[in-house]
Amino acid sequence: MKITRVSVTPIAFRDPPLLNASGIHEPFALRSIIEIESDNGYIGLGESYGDAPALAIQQQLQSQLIGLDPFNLNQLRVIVQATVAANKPASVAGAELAPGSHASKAVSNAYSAFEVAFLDLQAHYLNVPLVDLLGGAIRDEVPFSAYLFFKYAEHIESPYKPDNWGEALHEQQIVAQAARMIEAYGFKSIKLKAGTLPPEHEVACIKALKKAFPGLPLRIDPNGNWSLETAIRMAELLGDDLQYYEDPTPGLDGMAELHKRTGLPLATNMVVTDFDEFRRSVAQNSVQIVLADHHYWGGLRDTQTLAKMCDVFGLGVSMHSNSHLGISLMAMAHVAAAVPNLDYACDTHYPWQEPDEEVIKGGKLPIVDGCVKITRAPGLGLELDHEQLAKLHDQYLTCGIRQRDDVRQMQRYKADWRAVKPRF
Ligand SMILES: O=C([O-])C(=O)C[C@H](O)[C@@H](O)C(=O)[O-]
Ligand SMILES: [Mg+2]
Repeated sequence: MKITRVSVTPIAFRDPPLLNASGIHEPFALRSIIEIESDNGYIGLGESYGDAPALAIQQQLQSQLIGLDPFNLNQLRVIVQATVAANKPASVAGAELAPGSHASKAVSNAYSAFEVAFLDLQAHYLNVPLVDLLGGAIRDEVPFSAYLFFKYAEHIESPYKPDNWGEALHEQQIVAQAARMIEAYGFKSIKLKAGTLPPEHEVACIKALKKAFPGLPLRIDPNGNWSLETAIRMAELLGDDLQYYEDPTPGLDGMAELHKRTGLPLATNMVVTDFDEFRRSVAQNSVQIVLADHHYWGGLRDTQTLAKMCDVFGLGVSMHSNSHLGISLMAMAHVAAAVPNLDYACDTHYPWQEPDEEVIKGGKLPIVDGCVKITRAPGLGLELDHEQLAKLHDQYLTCGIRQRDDVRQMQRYKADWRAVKPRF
């Protein structure tokens, strides 16, 4: 079998004005959709970062993969390494919230984008679900959590009509957001993106969520925007309210000290983003839970390796996300289904994306009782909707955004906004 066609299509989809430690989401999020085809007519799909530097590498790989056997992932890796080495990709602004778009992750990020498509094609050829190529499903329903954000009602200068989630800045609005998300998707745990409003207010929102949803595990994620002192102070207020405390304070040292001082389980997608940081984290007990993300951990199989390493060193595994569509959601679900020690519901931004902006046939994937179901359909079980792909590609061409930059976007609201970290 040989690969005869590779297409890499950048797309843009509407994204709400969600607040985070860096600033605010821009009106459009970027992704790249990958489609490969073999000489015997099988198709494989992938989805990854659509920011300019990541996209440039993916586009350079396109022609180099023609003629490759889609089972030869080692050869794919060699080609990716050589291409990245020849290019010295630039870093992306705001990269810390999307670690995979950082230059140092260029190999694992590009390899992952194509690895998923190669595995999808292989699984179609073998007529098995992709998870079978990862050793088989431990579970066929993968739990995700309700991912809450503080948000404005609409984007500055109203580039399109406001989303129907409304403003969420106050406790009651956050509780209402959670209620709506839980009602629609059946989530059984809640994550609050924090690090954006005064910490006491964000903690008060956790308390309000605890009261409104007794028994549901809660997480708060200030994206390293709290100083060690603030994180300790908030830990005292939070007591045992949290399932885990995600990236409250920056750095491996800060997290190690915080754990020593509070004993709280700390999770991260910021201080452990590769195996070198993993090693250093284990040495000083910086974190107790690692949030995996195949997009920057080097694909589905390397994510399994990460999970195995977590098992060896007694760490928990959960899963991180950035704004994404259904191909990524399904890839996340398939690898999560194959990780025995995934003891926490995964993150997903999927509910924040609009129902008419999906690139797979049938529209948005269902999340039922908080779970994505893995079926016995071959591969990821998805088919591209080329009309939708063309529509979102046109939107990419006209939206004017080429690299995610939440700081720059916030400066459009507040001209003197600076990316100081930690802010609180
Ligand atoms: O868990 C996280 O840190 C994230 O999901 C990072 C994201 O970029 C999030 O902060 C966002 O979308 O604003
Ligand atoms: Mg996080």
